[in-house]
Parts: sequence; structure tokens; C-alpha cells
Amino acid sequence: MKTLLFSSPIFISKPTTNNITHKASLFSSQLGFSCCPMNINTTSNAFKLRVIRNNSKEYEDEDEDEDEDEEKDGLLLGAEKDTVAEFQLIPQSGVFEVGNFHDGILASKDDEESVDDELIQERNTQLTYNIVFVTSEASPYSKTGGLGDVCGSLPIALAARGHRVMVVSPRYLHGGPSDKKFAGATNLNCGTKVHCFGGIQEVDFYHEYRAGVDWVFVDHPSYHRPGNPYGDMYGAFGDNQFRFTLLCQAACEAPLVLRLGGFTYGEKCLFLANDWHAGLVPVLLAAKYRPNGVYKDARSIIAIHNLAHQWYGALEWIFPTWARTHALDTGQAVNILKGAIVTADRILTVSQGYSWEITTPEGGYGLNELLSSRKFVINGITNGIDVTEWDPSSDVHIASHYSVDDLSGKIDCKIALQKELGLPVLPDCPLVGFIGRLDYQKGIDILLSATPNLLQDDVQFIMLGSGEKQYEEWMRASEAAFSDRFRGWVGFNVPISHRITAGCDILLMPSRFEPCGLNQLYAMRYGTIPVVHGTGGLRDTVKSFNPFAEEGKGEGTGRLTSECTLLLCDFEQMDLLTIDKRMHVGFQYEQVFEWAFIDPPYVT
Ligand SMILES: Nc1ncnc2c1ncn2[C@@H]1O[C@H](COP(=O)(O)OP(=O)(O)O[C@H]2O[C@H](CO)[C@@H](O)[C@H](O)[C@H]2O)[C@@H](O)[C@H]1O
Repeated sequence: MKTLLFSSPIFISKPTTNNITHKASLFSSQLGFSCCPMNINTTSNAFKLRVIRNNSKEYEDEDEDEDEDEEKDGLLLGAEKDTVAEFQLIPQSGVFEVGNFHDGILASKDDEESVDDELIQERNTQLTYNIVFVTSEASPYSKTGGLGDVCGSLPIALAARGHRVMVVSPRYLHGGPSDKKFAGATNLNCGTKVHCFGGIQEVDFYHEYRAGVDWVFVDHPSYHRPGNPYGDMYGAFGDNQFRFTLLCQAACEAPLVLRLGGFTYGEKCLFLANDWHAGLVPVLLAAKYRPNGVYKDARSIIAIHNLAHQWYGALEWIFPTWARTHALDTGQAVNILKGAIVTADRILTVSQGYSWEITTPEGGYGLNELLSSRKFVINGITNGIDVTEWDPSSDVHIASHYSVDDLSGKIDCKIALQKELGLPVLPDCPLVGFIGRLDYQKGIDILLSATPNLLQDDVQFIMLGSGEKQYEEWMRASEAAFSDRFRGWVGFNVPISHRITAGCDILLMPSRFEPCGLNQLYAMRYGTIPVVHGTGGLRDTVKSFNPFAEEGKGEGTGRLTSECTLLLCDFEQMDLLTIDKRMHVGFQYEQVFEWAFIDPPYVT
């Protein structure tokens, strides 16, 4: 069996057979609000994982004299931790157990116990809430990353559980085809005036009722410009603080002034503010409304999807040197997210691992002490995914459909992807993918240093992403240098992201930190092996395959490491079973909502 050694940190090598388009973890990650979960026992197409620590002596598996055709070497990320988390957000789902909310899997079931039946059983939500999501993006209307995904799907899932849900987001008009996404939203003719940055601004509200959710779009000229929600080719918009302050002001008015279906959401609602863009909502409730007797019975939750974005997105105002008060004054002012952390009734993160990481100096981005002081109101709930959009048996973007019962379509997707991107059509060649923002968080520098070695062997590598110019240039240069092995798609393209997820054998996610991560969840649902750095939500959701467990029949859904050390491995006989343990996400949110209303609200 061919085994490879590499001097660079990452590697996946040697051709795999079609079998690597296996049942690996297929359908394992589901938000499940529209599909019944599948309970899968994958016993065929087994792959053995052999690991070799980089720059260390190669580990040779003595037993690997099986069929030559099925031998595969690969490279992956290192040390493992068998933390699993699968989740469901099922309307009217079955039995709900209150597990250890802070420590791991909630309401998990034993492996062989089928969860299908119980998940589709009726379950009446005991308490329903009027929930107001405030977010800078919500798919399909607007999306630049995972925030859009979550705020596009979670509201629908909660509405399906009986809650009344409104999502307030800007009505972005960029002057291109994406404007059509708002075509279904009509002007409520209920404009209002809000104070913002020392002036009075008029905003309109557009509304679309879809999938049980009131989608409310705040309309203002500052949301009408080319680019994306946050910037254009010249960088971030200089007035982003104004634009998102306006969003927060309008969102606070919406439950009071908008009669949706004949009734307002009223004062006793629950605001779910997402990231810094919506961070002024809890602050406004505490400082503007409650002191005036409004929203006394409302509560707010700040959902942190990415703490790192606070400084560079929200803290853009730095006083000039002459205006600083003392020698140690760096001039930094206004951190909206910090205000939200202080004033919100509860704090949510998008995985349990991340809820701890943000309280550490490494993960707290300067707010760790503040967050530690509020630790008693922090909870982590692992993101779910939209299983309607991300379903290989019905995905409109992929070449061929497949399911756990018939995986043949996956190899068709691989061939179609190779053709589409002009790569040699080699069904047996390992096809490795990456999708994501090109920045430090996503570990692009690690990929960059590893790629030349990776591409020395029979491997194809496809990257889709946009972000820092230096990495975009590197992708273009690599494509020119390795034209038969590498494709770098610079840009943001949702259909291509689906095709990469379906067509690749392996998806790399060497993120330095990852609050949750969605691509590994999509990969697991599409039978694509996620190879991830075991941090934050990646550690919570990917179960590392253990090649030595149960005489080589161990379970797993991918490969993870506790450090950015990348390992050589062999996927032959890697037995990736779908995990039967799933979190009942809906219940988790409801538990947090309930806690939010138990304590008195923050008042200035
Ligand atoms: N070039 C491109 N073309 C098409 N699609 C692209 C793309 N680049 C990225 N995407 C898509 O955007 C989403 C990104 O999801 P991530 O989980 O990586 O979120 P992100 O880091 O943006 O957000 C933060 O919020 C989310 C949600 O809470 C957390 O999961 C995450 O850890 C945290 O950093 C995925 O759907 C991905 O497929």
C-alpha cells in the first residue's frame, strides 16, 4: 500500500476509489424541521484511517493487505476527541429530555436506538413566545456567511414549533439580480421616524409572510447601494455604524407599530439580537424604552456568532491623538457588542465549545473578563442547518441526486464538478474541497503552505472563497501553476458551494477558531468527510474516526485535531457511521427563552 510522507502540515494523498464517495456520515447533521431524520448504519464502504504525525515516522498499518483497489492514503488533521453533536430542530418532535445543558449533548439517545419515531411524534410546545430576530442578514434575502444561513432557517424552525416569529433585517438593494429576492415583500405603508446619530430618519417597513415567519425589511436609502451588506470593492462602508444603529432603532419600533396579521407583536416580546450589528437592541431596551415604561416585560438575548467581528466591524471610531485624554488612552470608543453583553438578559453562542472559548483570553477578543462575569447567563446551542436547502436527494444545484440508500449519484456529482471546473475527469482521484471566507480565522495560511506538497500527488483540490486580496491572488496563481490539480473560485457563489459539498470526497476546515461552522455539517449530510481543526463548534460536531477502536470498525464522521498539526491518513476502511445522538435544538432555545423571562430585565 502506498503511503506518503509530507513535510508540509497538511496532506491528503493517493487516489481513492469511488468508494470514498461513501456513506461517511451521510445525513448526520440535520436541523430537521422539514425532513424526517434518517437513521443510518453504514457498514459497507468502510475506510480505515491511518495517521502519521507530520514530520514523524510513518505509521504503517500491517494489516492493510486488502484489495489494492481500495487502498487510500490521505492526510488529515491530528489528535482526536470523540465529541459528537448532532441536532434536530423538529417542529412537534418527540420526547424531550432535559440533559446537561452546559456540558454536552442534550437529550441524546443511545446509538442504536432509533430517534426517527420520537422525532416526528407530536410534542406540544408548552410556552410560546413572540420572538423578534434582529439580524444584518437572513438567507435567502441576504447572505455573506453563516449568520445569513442561521437567521434564514432558525426563525422558520421556531415558528414551526408554535412561536410567533418576526425577522427584522435591512432591505438591501444593490442594483443587481439579488434585488429580486425582496420582490415578494410589500410596503406596509407604516413608515416611522427614528432618532439616529443626532438626526431624524424615516424608515419604511416591507413585509413578506413566508414559511410561517414575518420577514420584515427595514427600508432606508443607506441600504441601497452596490456591493454587499457591509461593503464594496473599496472595503467596508464608512457608515456601517449608522446603518446598523438604524436597523436596531427600527427593530425596536417594529413590534410596537406593525400590525402583522392584524396584531402587533406587542411589548411582551423576546428580542433575539444577532452579532454586533443588532447589539444596540438590548442597549436601547435598557436605556431608552424601559426607563419610559415601554418593554418592561420584554427580554433580549444577544446571540454571538463571531466575537472576532466586534472590533473591526463595530469599533471603527478611534479618536485622533489630540483628542485623547491621557497617555494610555488609545482613542478607541464605542463597542456595541460590549454594550449588548452587559445589557442583554441572556447571551447565546452558536456552540457549547464556543461558549467557553469566549471566556478565555485566547477566544475572548478583549471581552473575556466581561463575558466571564456574565457566565451564568451564557449558553451555547449548536447551530442547526436547513435540511430542505441542503439535501442531496433534492438539491437543485447538484448534477445528480443521491441518498443513503443509493449513493451512486455522488460520483456523478464529482465527475460533473470536475468537468464544470475544467479539471481532468478522474473519478478515483481524491477530490478535496474548501469553502469559506479567505481570512485568518479560516486557516487559509495553513492551506496556503500545504498546497504545493498536497498537489504533488494524485489529488485534486478545489477552493471557493473570497476575502483578503493576498489569498485571492494566491488562489489565482496556484490555479495557473497547478492547472490539472487545483481550482480556485474567487467569489461568493451559493450553487457552486453546493456542488463542491456534493462532489468532493473530503472537505478541509483548518479554522483557527470556529464558533460553530456550517460547512462541516453540510459535508456530513452529503457524505463528504470533514477534516477539521478541533476547535469551537467543529470539535462539538465532528466525531473523529478512531482507526484503532473496535478492531478497526470504530465510528466517526470525520477527522479532527486539537492543534493545527496535520496528519497523514488512510481512508481505507474508515467506517463513518451516522451518529444517532442528536440535540433537540428547539427545546434548547425554548429553555433559554424561559430563563430569560425568569429574571428581571436589565435596567440602567
Ligand atoms: N465563497 C462562498 N461562496 C458561497 N458560499 C459561501 C462562500 N463562503 C462561505 N460560504 C457559505 O457561507 C456560510 C459560512 O458558514 P460559516 O459557518 O463558515 O460561517 P461564518 O464564519 O461566515 O460565520 C459565523 O457564524 C456562523 C453561524 O453561526 C458560525 O457557524 C461560524 O462559526 C461563525 O464564524 C456557509 O453556508 C458557506 O457555504
